[in-house]
Amino acid sequence: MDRIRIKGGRPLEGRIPISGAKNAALPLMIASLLTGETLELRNVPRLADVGLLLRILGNHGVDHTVTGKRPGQTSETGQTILLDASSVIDTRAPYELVSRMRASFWVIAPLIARFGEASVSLPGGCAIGTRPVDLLIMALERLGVSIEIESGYVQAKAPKGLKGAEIVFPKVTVSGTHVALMAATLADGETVIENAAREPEVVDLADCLNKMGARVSGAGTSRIVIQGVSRLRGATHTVMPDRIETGTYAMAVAMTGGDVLLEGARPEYLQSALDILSEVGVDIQANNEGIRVRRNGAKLRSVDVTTDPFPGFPTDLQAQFMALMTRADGTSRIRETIFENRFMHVQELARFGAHIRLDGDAALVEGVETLTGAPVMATDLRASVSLVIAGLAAEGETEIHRVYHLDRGFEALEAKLSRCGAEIERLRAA
Ligand SMILES: CC(=O)N[C@H]1[C@@H](OP(=O)(O)OP(=O)(O)OC[C@H]2O[C@@H](n3ccc(=O)[nH]c3=O)[C@H](O)[C@@H]2O)O[C@H](CO)[C@@H](O)[C@@H]1O
Ligand SMILES: C=C(OP(=O)(O)O)C(=O)O
Repeated sequence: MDRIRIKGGRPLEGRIPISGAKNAALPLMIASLLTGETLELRNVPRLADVGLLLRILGNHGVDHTVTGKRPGQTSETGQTILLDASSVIDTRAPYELVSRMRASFWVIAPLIARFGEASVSLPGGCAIGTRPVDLLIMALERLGVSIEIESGYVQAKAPKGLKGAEIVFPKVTVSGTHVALMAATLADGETVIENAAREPEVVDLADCLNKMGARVSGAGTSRIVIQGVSRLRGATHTVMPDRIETGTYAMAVAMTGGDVLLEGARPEYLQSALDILSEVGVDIQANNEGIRVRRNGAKLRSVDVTTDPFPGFPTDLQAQFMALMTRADGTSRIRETIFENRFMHVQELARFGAHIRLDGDAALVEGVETLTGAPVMATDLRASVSLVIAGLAAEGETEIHRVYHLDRGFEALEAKLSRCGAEIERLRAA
């Protein structure tokens, strides 16, 4: 298995191009199943999750073409993928594929909406909590889908098509909102989603669906209204920039010091995290090229954080922020409210000499003067990048094992960081 080796202690200086968002690209690719015409997606990041989803879609009979680079694109700033679901032959999504990536379960929505049946294995994904799919099933049932769970598969049937309904989510769920939204586009009549997720990735999906002929309004608010249509057509859509990648590199610069322009980043997608970074003592300036992040040698201040659905502080930046707080002045209390088991990075950060104590759903991080490089193990996607952030600031050498987690969600990580002066390299498995 590949490893990543980092020699810490160098400030980051330069420019980092922000890739298309993994968490927007995945539902957009899945939405291609809603139409028999071609969906052209631009700025799709080159990531393991994208490759796996192409295989899953291919298994249903979706053809895809990856086109060459566009002018101005570098090898780490996106690809264009044409998806053609005109000849879907299989509405079954097997365990072998779905168990490897959580979002692949969402194919259930376009399959049931367009073909009236689907059989999808219960999902797997990052080990950050139990992550049930009860709310996704509730939403589909509200739309008239009959569901049975047999031998680990969700068997969905709606031979007469879907019927618009009111769907009230008892808690905010991104996956539930994506699934309800996609399914409702082809339902008969009006669907109202109450307490919908307001994440920018939901808005990106709704924008693309509208280009495909759907009638969705209110995305980005907690009430989304969908007027069902009988069919959707092909469209061209550009994937939004990745707000989690943006926040991750902003925290890396905060950690090492330096001056980096995050090219193409959009501040409105992560304002709560940028506000926290300002409180910590980082200089953040948005301009028409992106977001410039600077920190001189001044000590980082410790700040308390609680994760929340958008527009709150994202859970997907919690581990990275914890890495940053390991070197702040004082103690920071970081509370995780979205996933019950998202503290796997704590024991790995301790290997660098960090002082972190768990207290229920919170971690108390007492800043230390120096971190020391160590061998560490990536446990999930965002946890693994928190180890990269710690390694960049640690004295000496760090080696990160199980980097396949990183490859799920960070395009060209080593190239982007080393161009800004980091000493980071991938040691390929023999
Ligand atoms: C591919 C993708 O976009 N993944 C993101 C998505 O995950 P995902 O869409 O899986 O996260 P959700 O917003 O659905 O989950 C939020 C909470 O609701 C719970 N829940 C969810 C569905 C359900 O049927 N029942 C239930 O109880 C979950 O266990 C969790 O505690 O949003 C999360 C929250 O911003 C992010 O951390 C993930 O990176
Ligand atoms: C948790 C994540 O992904 P997934 O929902 O696919 O597990 C993530 O992107 O941080």
